[in-house]
This record gives sequence, C-alpha cells and structure tokens, in this order.
Amino acid sequence: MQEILYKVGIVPVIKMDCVEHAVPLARALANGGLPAAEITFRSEAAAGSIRAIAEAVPEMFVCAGTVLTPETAQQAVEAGSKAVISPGLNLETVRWSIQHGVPVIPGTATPSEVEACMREGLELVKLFPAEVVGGVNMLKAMAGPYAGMKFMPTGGVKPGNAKDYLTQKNVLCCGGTWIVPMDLLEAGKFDEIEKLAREAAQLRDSVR
Ligand SMILES: O=C(O)C(=O)C[C@H](O)[C@H](O)COP(=O)(O)O
Repeated sequence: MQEILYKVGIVPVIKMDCVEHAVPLARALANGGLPAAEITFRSEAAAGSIRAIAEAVPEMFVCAGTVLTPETAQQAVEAGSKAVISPGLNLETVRWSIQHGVPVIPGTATPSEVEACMREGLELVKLFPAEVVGGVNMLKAMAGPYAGMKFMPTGGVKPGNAKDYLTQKNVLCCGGTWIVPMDLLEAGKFDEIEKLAREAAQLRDSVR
C-alpha cells in the first residue's frame, strides 16, 4: 500500500453526494493522474460509492475515510475498500483492521498518539488536522524521535502548501478535499474535477 500511496502523492478526500456520481468521479481522478480516493463515511452514499468504484474502476486505490468504529470498517471492507482511514486514533478500529488484514491509517495529532500507533505495529499514520497542529514544523519535529514513521498530513493541505508537505522525508502522501469541490461534484462537472486532479498531479510530479 505504501508504494501506491507514495506514487499517488495526493489523495482526494471526498464526501459523496450520490452513488451515481462515484464511477464518473473515479474515472476523472484516474484520468487526471490521481488513481486513489478516500471516500468518507460522512454520507449515506459512502459504501455504495466504494462498491461501485471497486467494481468498475479497479485501477483506483479506493479507501474509506472517517471510519470511526469497527462496524464501519467492516462495512467499508465488505464494499471493497482497500484501506481504512480515520481522522483520529481509535484502537478498536485499528485492532479490528489488523486482525482482518486490512491496511489501516489512523489519525494522530500528538507524539503520544504516534507512539500508541507504533505499539500496534503501524508505520503509517495520518497527521490531522495537519495545518492546525503545526503543519510542516510538526512533521519536522516528529522526524527526530520517530524516524521510521511515515505520515499522511490531511486537513488544511492546499495547492499553495502541498509541495512543502510532499518534500518532507517523513511524508508518504497528503490528503485534501480541494480536488473534488462539493459544488462541482453535485453539478456533475467531471471535466473540471479532472482538471483539478491533473493540476494536483503536476504539482506532485514537480517534486517527486
Ligand atoms: O474524515 C477524515 O477521515 C479526515 O481525515 C478529515 C479530512 O481529511 C478533512 O476534512 C480534510 O479537509 P481539508 O482541510 O478540506 O482538506
């Protein structure tokens, strides 16, 4: 999983409005150069969207986001999610995922949470909300004591600061919502979303 996420570099974080938009959205992202998506469990359409993408766009690394319980993790995995992602650290969800052989990326915002994840054997965590908890400076500070840990900063990552994040040696990839704005998704403007994905992919390619 780490290799795929490193190559993708920027993972679009998405709240789906309806299942019908899932496949054209996934195709737009993949065509734009971002073949990964974190579909958040913040809408009724999450599981159905993951299922539709997993079936119709197999080249997409489709993950579930905002997974707050083992029950949601199970729902996500049954739908075809390739990883379980959460904004915070929930050990029950982490342990359920490990037991079921599902890659899990919990959120951390403090050294204590990073250490708790290390004790579970994890090598990749989110930093959330990245900009609020110190951003790039926080990642630089974490690189000292936790040299083996990789981070996926998410929360406040934008085109203007994504390069600063991607060039940190402990950053595997970033997450962000700007690639799939809600208004473009609801209006079915997939060409415009593809353009935003292409711009993000170019930004990634300029530093990696
Ligand atoms: O729900 C999750 O699993 C999360 O980690 C939260 C999202 O990553 C943020 O909502 C990103 O929001 P932006 O700052 O707009 O990019």
